[in-house]
Amino acid sequence: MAALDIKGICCSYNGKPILDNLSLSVAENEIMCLLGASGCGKTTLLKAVAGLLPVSRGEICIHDRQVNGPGVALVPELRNIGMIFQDYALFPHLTVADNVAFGLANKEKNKTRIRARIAEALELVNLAELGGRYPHQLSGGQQQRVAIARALICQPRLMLLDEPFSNIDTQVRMRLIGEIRALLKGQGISAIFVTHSKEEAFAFSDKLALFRAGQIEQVGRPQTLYQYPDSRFVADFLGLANYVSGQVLDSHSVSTPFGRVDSVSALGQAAGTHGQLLLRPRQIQLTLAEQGNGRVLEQQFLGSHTRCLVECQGVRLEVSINEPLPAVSQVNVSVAPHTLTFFPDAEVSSRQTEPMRKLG
Ligand SMILES: Nc1ncnc2c1ncn2[C@@H]1O[C@H](COP(=O)(O)OP(=O)(O)OP(=O)(O)O)[C@@H](O)[C@H]1O
Repeated sequence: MAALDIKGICCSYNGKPILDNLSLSVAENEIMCLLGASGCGKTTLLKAVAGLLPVSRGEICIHDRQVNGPGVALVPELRNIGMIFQDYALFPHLTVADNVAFGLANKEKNKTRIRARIAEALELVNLAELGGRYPHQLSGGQQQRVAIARALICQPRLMLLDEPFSNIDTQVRMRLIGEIRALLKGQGISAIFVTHSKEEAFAFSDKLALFRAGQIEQVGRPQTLYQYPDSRFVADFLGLANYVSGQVLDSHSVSTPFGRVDSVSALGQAAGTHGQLLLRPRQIQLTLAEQGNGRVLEQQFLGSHTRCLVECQGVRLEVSINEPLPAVSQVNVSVAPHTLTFFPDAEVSSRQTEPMRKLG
């Protein structure tokens, strides 16, 4: 059973279509990230799932229960979902405990049970000691934990998170992302998480749905989208990409200006095909060599790695290495065999997108 099944939905604002025939499925206990540029429709989809926006066509099912469909539009409070927003949406005049209790609304009347559930929710987000404080007496990260406790107290099976980490200090952000991810996983809660930050998306989600103008361009595991993108749009959105002109030599290799590059799986296209080979900065190796085929033009030491700009046979390449090389180095540029992503020229010009090779 899917936690969420969206089939061909359409949504619009004032008659202007935003989502057009969009489908997406989230598995049980899975965290799905909606990633994309500003204005592409991520929040619109979240609102549709929450029941805050009319759906003009299509169907939404949450845990097999139809919440939108022909003649069906279940109100938000009956969808058994929790919602977390970027701005925490806490009541400033209520204590932490009262803010969390608000999540229960009228669902529980027994005061002892209410107190127990508040304590349990605050314990889960590591705020057991801070129930008596007011929101202004908390850090941004702590306020977001209160918002999470308020959502968790209703024991939702699906959590919707709209840019929940944007207002959190960068120092704390990755730790909070790790904690909330562990919490959702531990509680068996499925989630949809909206962001425009690929770093957050990589760190928080099991799967990414990359949006482009109201459509989903590709869905899959973050690593799959990064390493084996279906299109140059996906490749470019998720990180620095080098494109090197090449020609397919045989089922497993491509000829490039700096020599033959081998693939560990079949390219699935005809010998002689011209196109662009995608190489991520980490997929290129540099070795110092006086007679090498490349020259280091620029280097930036960035702490965890060094960004290196290299010229090789007239091609400029962004390479990521651990330690900086000696200044004005001559290097040998090579690429270790891996599963290559190759975008044939014909496809690029006719469709601007998909490569011929598809991974299984
Ligand atoms: N209430 C509204 N009325 C009219 N148009 C709207 C409304 N809300 C959003 N839009 C438009 O719908 C489109 C999608 O907006 P949406 O908020 O879903 O984008 P988003 O991908 O979440 O962007 P961001 O990352 O900036 O939050 C945008 O063009 C936006 O201007």
